[in-house]
Amino acid sequence: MSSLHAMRKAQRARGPATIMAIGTANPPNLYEQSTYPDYYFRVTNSEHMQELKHKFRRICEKTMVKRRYLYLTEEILKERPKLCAYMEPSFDDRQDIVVEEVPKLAKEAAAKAIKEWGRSVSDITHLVFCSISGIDMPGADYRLAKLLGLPLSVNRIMIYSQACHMGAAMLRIAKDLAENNKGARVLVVSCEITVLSFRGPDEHDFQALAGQAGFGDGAAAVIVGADPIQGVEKPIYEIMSATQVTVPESEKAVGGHLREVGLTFYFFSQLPMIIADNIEHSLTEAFKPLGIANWNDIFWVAHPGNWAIMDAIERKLGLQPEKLSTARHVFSEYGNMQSATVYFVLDEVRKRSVTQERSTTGDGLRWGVLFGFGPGLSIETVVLRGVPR
Ligand SMILES: CC(C)(COP(=O)(O)OP(=O)(O)OC[C@H]1O[C@@H](n2cnc3c(N)ncnc32)[C@H](O)[C@@H]1OP(=O)(O)O)[C@@H](O)C(=O)NCCC(=O)NCCSC(=O)CC(=O)O
Repeated sequence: MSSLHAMRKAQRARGPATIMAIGTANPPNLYEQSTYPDYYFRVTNSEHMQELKHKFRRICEKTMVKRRYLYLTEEILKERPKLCAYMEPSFDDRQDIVVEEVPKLAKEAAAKAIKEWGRSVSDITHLVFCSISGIDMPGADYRLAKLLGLPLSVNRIMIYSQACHMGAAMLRIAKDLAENNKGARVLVVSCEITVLSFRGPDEHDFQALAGQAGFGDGAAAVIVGADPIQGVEKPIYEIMSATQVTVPESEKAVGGHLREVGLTFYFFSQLPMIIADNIEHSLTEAFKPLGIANWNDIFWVAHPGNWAIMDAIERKLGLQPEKLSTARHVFSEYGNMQSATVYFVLDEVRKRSVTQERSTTGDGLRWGVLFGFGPGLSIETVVLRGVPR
């Protein structure tokens, strides 16, 4: 029995999982929000709906997004006019694009993370990849592994058709993999391009229109591993705990359906309130072991969702404005890139900690939260420890 115990112990890491590198990437096409309504109504042949265009302009302004990167261009849309209709069967056209393009954009982000990490691709032992953009066999994980030249022994997990909370959820999965497999180095990748949900406007579908105003395209990658090799690997954050809670009776709060017409999107206008009302319980449970109950004492890496959600969280928890300022900055510069967004925020927090000469990678604080939410309603709470710089 004791040798079995020793064997199990030897299989596992000693220390907590750490985030060792972060990389991000966007498609090259940048769209300014101020001119997007003109572009969107022109390319979707909807110029005859001038009143709806004015409404869309007001919605775009309300989002507080300044600019977004999008894969789709006018040229691509001319070649695939079905994507410009409000609801035309167009799944094959959308799939043709995402099956090819998702792994490519993911590769850009992953290559940056691997470069920062400083070790060889052959040292990656696990790949965890999520995307809401498409579905295929073998999956985008297989294509990415080929593009990167990952070893054939890499253990792959592909998570399709989830949403914004997966950024945090994949850290939860990577933590378990890294801590339970000695020497594991987990490449975590998220890639979201809005090709499945792009569609023309319809005056009776406010939610689809709001989706066109707020979502952007981006990819991000992080490398997670425990027991860093001294002098080679430099942890940016330690992952102390990661949990998910599902809010009861809330599946209609936000979600979508994959149909012949692509991906449809819905959300409750009360979404900000539902999230704000349910966040504190998760925070309390997560930080109880650390004796922390003041949410201004921690650094914040939040999935922004939308502006009203951040306002509601800030109000409910009495947060100082700088706590969500990085989440707001990322949201205004890139829009909502679903599961990738929270990694962009993470990257900004560590970079800001350097430029502002803070003592730790977490705005000078020891403890922080990486917070995500998505369909379910699923709330993800990851407790991070900032490391001294
Ligand atoms: C569209 C919004 C900017 C609207 O913001 P506000 O509600 O604060 O603004 P507002 O009330 O002034 O409304 C702006 C305009 O929209 C109209 N409007 C608002 N709600 C409406 C409704 N239910 N039906 C029809 N019209 C509506 C208003 O009348 C107004 O038009 P008028 O001026 O004509 O009166 C916001 O809801 C938003 O950013 N939504 C983006 C999509 C979203 O919620 N994403 C959640 C991400 S969830 C996520 O991140 C997790 C995940 O996806 O997994």
